[in-house]
Amino acid sequence: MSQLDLLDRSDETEKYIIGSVDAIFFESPETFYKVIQVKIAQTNLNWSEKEIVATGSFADINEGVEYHFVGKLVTHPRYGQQFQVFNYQNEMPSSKSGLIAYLSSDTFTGIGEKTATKIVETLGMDAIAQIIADEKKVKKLGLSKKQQETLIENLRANNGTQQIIVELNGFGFGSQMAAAIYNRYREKTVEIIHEDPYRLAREIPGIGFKRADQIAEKIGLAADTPQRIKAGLLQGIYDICQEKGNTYTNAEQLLNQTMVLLSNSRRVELSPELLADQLLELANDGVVVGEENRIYLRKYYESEWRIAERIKEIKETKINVGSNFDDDFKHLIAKVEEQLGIKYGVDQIEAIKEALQSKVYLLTGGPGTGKTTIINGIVAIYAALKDISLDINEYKNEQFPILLAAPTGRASKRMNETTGLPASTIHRLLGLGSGDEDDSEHNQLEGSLLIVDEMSMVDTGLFDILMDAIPKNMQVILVGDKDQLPSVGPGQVFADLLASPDLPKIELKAIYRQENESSIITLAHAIKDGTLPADIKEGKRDRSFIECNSYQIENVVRQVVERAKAKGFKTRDFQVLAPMYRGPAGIDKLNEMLQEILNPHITGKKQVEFNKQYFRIGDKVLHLVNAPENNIFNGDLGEIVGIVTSKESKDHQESLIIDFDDNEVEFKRKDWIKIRLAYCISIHKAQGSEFKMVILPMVQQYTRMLNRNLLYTAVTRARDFLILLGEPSAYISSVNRVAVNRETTLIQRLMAVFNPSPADNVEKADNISEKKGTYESDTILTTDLINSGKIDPMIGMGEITPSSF
Ligand SMILES: Nc1ncnc2c1ncn2[C@@H]1O[C@H](COP(=O)(O)OP(=O)(O)OP(=O)(O)O)[C@@H](O)[C@H]1O
Repeated sequence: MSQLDLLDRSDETEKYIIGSVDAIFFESPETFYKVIQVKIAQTNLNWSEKEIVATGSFADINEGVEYHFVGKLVTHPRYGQQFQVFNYQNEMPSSKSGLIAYLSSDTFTGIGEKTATKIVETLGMDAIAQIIADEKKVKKLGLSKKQQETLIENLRANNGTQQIIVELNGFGFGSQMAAAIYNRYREKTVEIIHEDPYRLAREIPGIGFKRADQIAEKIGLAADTPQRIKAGLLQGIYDICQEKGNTYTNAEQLLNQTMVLLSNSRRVELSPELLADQLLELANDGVVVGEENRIYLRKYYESEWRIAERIKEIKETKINVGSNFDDDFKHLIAKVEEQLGIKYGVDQIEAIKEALQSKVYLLTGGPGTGKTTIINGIVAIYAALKDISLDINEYKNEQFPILLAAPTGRASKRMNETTGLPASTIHRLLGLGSGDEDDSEHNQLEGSLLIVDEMSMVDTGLFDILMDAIPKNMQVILVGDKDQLPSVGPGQVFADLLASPDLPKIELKAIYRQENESSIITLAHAIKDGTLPADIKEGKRDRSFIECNSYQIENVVRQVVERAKAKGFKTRDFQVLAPMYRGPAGIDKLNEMLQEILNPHITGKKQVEFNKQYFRIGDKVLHLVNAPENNIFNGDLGEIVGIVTSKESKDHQESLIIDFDDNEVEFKRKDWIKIRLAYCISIHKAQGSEFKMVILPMVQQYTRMLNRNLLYTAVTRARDFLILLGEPSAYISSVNRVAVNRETTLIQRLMAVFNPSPADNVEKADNISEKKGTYESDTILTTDLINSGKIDPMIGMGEITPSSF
């Protein structure tokens, strides 16, 4: 018997709420019981607020989706009035409600739902076309002069896009999501959604499989259509790889994951045979590749092979260091040492010398081991050997011959500051478009030396494109810290390259400190080696530890920040870092509190609300995606310097002006989804950045997230001061938990291309090499290999049977 059947409903007349799920406050891990907040669109309850808390057994329910709930109002002794749900169903919006949603969206300020409904009811479903054809039609609607103007002006301005937006609203997307979808697919939006609604789940952040599946259902795709099953399987591989950072999965894991995904989304029993058959079809079509017991998305399978092939090709292209290299080097290194006023250590000299003589060289080391000092040495000696000027003013219209790049905006900026030379993000260097690494269109690099810093953040997809863009004769030096968190996207490229015995490399161990001992660096190295120093809780000149539990975190962070402020630290000087968004010690809660003390609302001053946060002038914000067209990248920090209200703007659209290190960018409301408050940010987002002071709360509540790389990465973000706070046990758990290696096959591919000996490796390497010779563009498609009979798509698939579940 379900929990719902136990409820006494005898004395109830049927009460309902139609509304969208705003938030899921609680979900029981054992049952389907949930406590949710619903934003009310319609109800027959006697309820004056816009929201209501609802409880019940919900097998699948998604934030942002509208449902029809039936139940009764009850009074909880502690939480007050709540709506107890007996049953619920998905409320798919109609085209009419889509049109109403569009006309009452932010685009049309001053027009609310009531007025929008009136417009649609008076003029019908072709209201927009009618108004555009004949403006007088608006006169009959009884709107104010202002409303009439807004309507006509915006309909004219958006002519062409509005039908698409209306259709998207009809599918239940709010105006922000509709804009995000439209921005991605433009005039092809409707066609793409009808052809393959599941693309939305793969390509639009914030849209999950279930959401796409609801649209598929609406346009008539049955639950057992091959298209749906295949989409579920592809989503399954994608989700597993994204979540775990692996580049492949296996049949059992995939089939289980897909079965859960498909049956949670629509309550229809599917036979395991159906899934197994469709997986084989995907393999036959070359969309997925099976090898031994591994199953790859074709993209990752090819990327790993291409990376290995390309790196071998670059490594084996001749290098000319001059006949007198040893003598030249001795002389030049002495000169650089004199200029920098330092003596390079033995390992540092080895690194510089080897890097200069290698086509591909890997350099890893923790903080303070001298990576930047080595990069400066390499650049200086390289320039002297090649007779290259390092004066950028001499390269007005020409490309600077030494390329420096890093995966994030802040890391590249830091590289630019520490070397005094131009440095860019990898995305910019490659000319990649917004936010995706699927771009096959990219620049080919020009120049003779490329140095990439923060390599641990580079994922398989991006490195594949980078390798493809590098000319064979370019020298490539990859620098990073292998103990930091691996990339967000699948792969652990830097760790895998370092594990290859065929690539020259150095791991720097000695720490070079000039003057005052830095206890932060000592701490970082201890964490890396799996220990915490005995004096971890002692106060030092540059670090301290404040013990408190998760409910005290908010208060302690507040006190620390207030004290820092009183000591003259600016908001940009200190950064609170945390691993998780939710909970009393989570990022969201801390941001809310920090904003209140660092940039409180002042009556009469502008502020705008978005996604349960307020934005005010002076707020510190984080950019969440790559936008090379505006020269801002995922992880960049900025400050809101202006708020333009809809009244003040020509197009009646509100916007925020955000300053990212002197680069001012305007964000219309539809783009606010790309930013969030940044007084506290996640450790992942802080990778590649450094802050004067880091405030780091760690509590057991974060347990799921805690591991050594995470703590190490957080600690190494602090340049001058580090304030640790929280539960000592959480720090101990972090140090003790070593993250499991990601499952990738780049090492095998490197082994295979460099040592083509075991018979099957030879064959696979040859497959790629032969094809490479024939494809000038260097694109090897698995389908080509399959068609040529060189790869059997069923490898690894033979084992797939319904018993794999
Ligand atoms: N051989 C050396 N002699 C004296 N000082 C050195 C030497 N090598 C590096 N340093 C100094 O040590 C400090 C750390 O060096 P550097 O910034 O190059 O390290 P890093 O590995 O890039 O560190 P991080 O990753 O923290 O930026 C700098 O102040 C640098 O000047």
